[in-house]
Amino acid sequence: MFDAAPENPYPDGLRPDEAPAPHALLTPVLGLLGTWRGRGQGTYPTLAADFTYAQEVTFSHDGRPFLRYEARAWLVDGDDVPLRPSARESGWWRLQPDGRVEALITQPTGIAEISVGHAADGAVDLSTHEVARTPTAKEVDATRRRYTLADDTLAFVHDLAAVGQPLQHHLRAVLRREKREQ
Ligand code: HEM
Repeated sequence: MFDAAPENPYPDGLRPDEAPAPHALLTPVLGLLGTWRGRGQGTYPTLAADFTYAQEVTFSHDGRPFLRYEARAWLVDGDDVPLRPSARESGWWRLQPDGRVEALITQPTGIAEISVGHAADGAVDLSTHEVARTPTAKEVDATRRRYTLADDTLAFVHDLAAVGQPLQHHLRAVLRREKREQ
């Protein structure tokens, strides 16, 4: 007879002051926990036109020294009307002593990034250590992701080296933390 597994006893936490207690190594990134929503602009020299997008980003944890990261974006027009789904990615940010971060991030476009960097004082800076690509993925060579946190606002800047272009600006966005229920 098949016994259904019991409910997961280890749900992810979305805020620092609730169970599960965050691991001490998460201290430099505690301010990121939660769900963020906002808008951004993108550009790249190979594209015919710049674009505007909306985005939802979630950072959560299960008490161990890594964050679960999930982001999805959709293109919008000048009136905020959704045009089509755009970039999605998810991954794991492994926190190391002294705020060092090792991140694994994958995208449905066939890209798997391993990035390394540092988190401190409300800022995270991650640069490519390695990129792996599926056989049909576009040529992505490197990225740099910078997050700056101020209260409930998260600013994000993304540089990209891809399709023969050197590392340069691709995206910028400003996200606000979803109001937490008390
Ligand atoms: C919020 C996140 C992102 C958004 C909204 C976004 C949006 C776009 C858009 C609209 C394009 C034009 C092609 C198309 O219409 O699909 C594009 C191209 C591209 N993006 Fe992004 N992107 C995002 C993140 C990323 C990331 C994380 C990477 C790589 C790690 C990336 C790599 C590329 C590449 C390689 C191209 C193709 C350039 C070309 O072939 O000329 N993008 N992006």
